[in-house]
Amino acid sequence: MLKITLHGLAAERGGTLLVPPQDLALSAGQGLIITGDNGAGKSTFLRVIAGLLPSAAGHITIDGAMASDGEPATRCSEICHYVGHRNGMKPHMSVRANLSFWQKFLQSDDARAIDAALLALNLFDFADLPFGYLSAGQQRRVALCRLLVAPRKLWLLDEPTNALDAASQELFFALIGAHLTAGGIVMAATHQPLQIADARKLVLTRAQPDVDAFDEGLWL
Ligand SMILES: Nc1ncnc2c1ncn2[C@@H]1O[C@H](COP(=O)(O)OP(=O)(O)OP(=O)(O)O)[C@@H](O)[C@H]1O
Repeated sequence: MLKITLHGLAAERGGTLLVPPQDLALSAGQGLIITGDNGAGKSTFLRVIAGLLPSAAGHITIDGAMASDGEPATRCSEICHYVGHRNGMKPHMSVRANLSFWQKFLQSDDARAIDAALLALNLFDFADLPFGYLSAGQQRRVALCRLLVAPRKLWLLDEPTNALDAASQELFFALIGAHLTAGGIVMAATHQPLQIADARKLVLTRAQPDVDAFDEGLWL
């Protein structure tokens, strides 16, 4: 069974420790919601888990998941979708072409999965429009379609519901539920309430500024 374990995983930015060492294990079907003030390090921590930034300390182990080369996965990047703050789409390309790009990038080629993703997020009528023509909420839904165009066990989501209306949020929560029921894992950083059944919680606290440095005028 899939299990992802953070062993003393810590994150820093610019030499400042933002997230002290975290020990945490998530098994298939479990979700983690990361909250905390602006600047607390939620995005940074997700990016460390995704392998987009080096950790300040600690490491991650993965049990029960194969990478696309058929070998046991050792890094989250081999089994994850990472949907960050930004949507990661080209504005002049159509919605379908953008999703096709991501599907190839994720080493998948099931054309039906793109139609299914567009239907699931109520975007089928927008498939041939340039991404840049869509509203902010529609654009966010296209970004979330990435989760469905290629199967990945681990979803790493940064503010996934930004700009989504209530109906779209419900659609998205249902997709998360289905992913967990199918044995996936979700880790999400957010300021919004997320409906993830029995989710674990990680609350990050913002590092305090170095008051001595201010007193010494080092900020000038
Ligand atoms: N490249 C960088 N170099 C130095 N510091 C950075 C860099 N990128 C981000 N930071 C700082 O790291 C801290 C944490 O940023 P991060 O984006 O992880 O916070 P967050 O908890 O996701 O915040 P928010 O709720 O505003 O999205 C912030 O103080 C930010 O200014």
